[in-house]
Amino acid sequence: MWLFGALIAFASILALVLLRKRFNYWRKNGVPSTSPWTILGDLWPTFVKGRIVPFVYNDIYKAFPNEKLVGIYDLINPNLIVRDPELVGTIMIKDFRHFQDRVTIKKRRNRLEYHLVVLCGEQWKSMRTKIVPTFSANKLKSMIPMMEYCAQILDSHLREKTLTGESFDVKEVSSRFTLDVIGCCMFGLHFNSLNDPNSEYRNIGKMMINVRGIQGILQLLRLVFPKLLEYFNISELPAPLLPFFTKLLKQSEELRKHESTKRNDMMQLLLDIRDQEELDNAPDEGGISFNDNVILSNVFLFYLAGFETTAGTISFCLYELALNPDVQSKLRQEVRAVLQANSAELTYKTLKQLPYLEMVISETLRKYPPGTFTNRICTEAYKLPGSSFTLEPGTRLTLPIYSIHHDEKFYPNPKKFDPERFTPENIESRPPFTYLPFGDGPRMCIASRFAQIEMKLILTRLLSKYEFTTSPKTEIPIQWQSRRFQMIPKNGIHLQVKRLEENE
Ligand code: HEM
Repeated sequence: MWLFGALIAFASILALVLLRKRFNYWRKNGVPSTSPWTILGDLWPTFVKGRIVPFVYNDIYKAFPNEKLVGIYDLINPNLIVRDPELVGTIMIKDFRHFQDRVTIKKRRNRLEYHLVVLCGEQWKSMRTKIVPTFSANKLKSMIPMMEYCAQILDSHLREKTLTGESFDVKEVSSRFTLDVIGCCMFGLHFNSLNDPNSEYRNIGKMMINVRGIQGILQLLRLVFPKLLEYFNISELPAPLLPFFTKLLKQSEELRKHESTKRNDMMQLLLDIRDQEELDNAPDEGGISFNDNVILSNVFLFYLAGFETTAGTISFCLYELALNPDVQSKLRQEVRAVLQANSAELTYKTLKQLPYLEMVISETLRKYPPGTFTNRICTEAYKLPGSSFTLEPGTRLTLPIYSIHHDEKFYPNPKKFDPERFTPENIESRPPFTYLPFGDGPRMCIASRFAQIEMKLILTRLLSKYEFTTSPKTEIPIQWQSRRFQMIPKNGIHLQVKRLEENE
């Protein structure tokens, strides 16, 4: 018995010594750093108390107010939080070739993991070049009627809902709307999740967002310790996803076989690239060939990246407008004037004539950035400017979008919702790289213009006809789902919605 006890004591001391050695990495290299005690590293508040990851990073960001960089540990992985906007710009743009990749699984990818977010090096470059035309101005223009179609369904849905006079969850309604927009613009399919909330299409979305228990822990591990999942060949994705997206791809492809004219959606572009490559019979050396796995992965990615980001922003925006009625009425005046001047038609051009709406959306994305942080891996040894320290290849860096957006230095009183922060003069007065909702540089969000058009269009339509106010069910402040990377309201966003007369 005593031998067993001695062994346990010895193993514990050894583990502690190894951990201390590991947690000395940054200090040894002269980088200001934290000094965690357990194997959970700096992420212990997430695993133990459920605190969401961007808030944990923000606590550390605020604890080192005078530093450009802070060394931390995601579990036992050293990670650098980049606090200095100039350095953020250097990493994202100027010295991008040293920081091309994100933290990801590289070898044992599952069939849904051949997409832009996770691909590295030449494979990423080749795919980005092929997919960029999907979001050209012309393609976006042709998607506006599809967005309008979904906006009309949303309008009828809201009209019915407002008849009862009860408040409801605008987050849920926004998610169903943005899912339908992705369905139309991406796959060319009309899902009508707004009127069929229990459809498989909507349920898959819920499954991907409301991750609980072991799946949630696996998703956290995916980001902070991808090698562990890679080594044990574990997928953090719920099992029904692969068959669902395979079916979706088949359905969308089948539909096209019977049509005489070519569709103008994103799926068509992916299929065209695949068909052209097959015709040319020229494999993309070093790059990536558009086989069915690659198409499937991108279908999955556009679904995943495309609905919660925009749905969250739309509902946070409505929430802030309900809390700030003066901003809401000023915005209503602007959108009604533009609709009136353009016979109620919204085009690519008219959507650019809404400066106050742009300011309101920018402030929403500042306060609630859907991508709360992004990361890069150092791919070639890099000597940090102004320091004697050289980053080794494989070092991970976090670009803390939420923290920069909530830094008093750049945004005084950061909790206040104030669209005036985004007048041209105020934008000009801030240092570059202090506003990063879509990231920046060659790896920035590929669909930022698509997302902005969609959000502007639906907010214009909604605000011209509806008034949003708080109700006893509105949670102030919003509570967040625990152990997440993003800010996801735990209990939805309940608002009172009233249909207005034209002159009201
Ligand atoms: C409000 C809406 C959105 C926000 C705020 C947002 C934000 C972001 C951010 C912060 C990144 C990381 C950028 C970086 O690392 O520098 C990103 C990447 C990406 N986003 Fe978005 N996104 C939005 C909507 C969308 C939509 C609608 C789609 C697709 C339909 C999309 C597709 C992507 C893709 C493919 C990438 C990876 C790009 C690459 O690595 O080359 N996003 N997004």
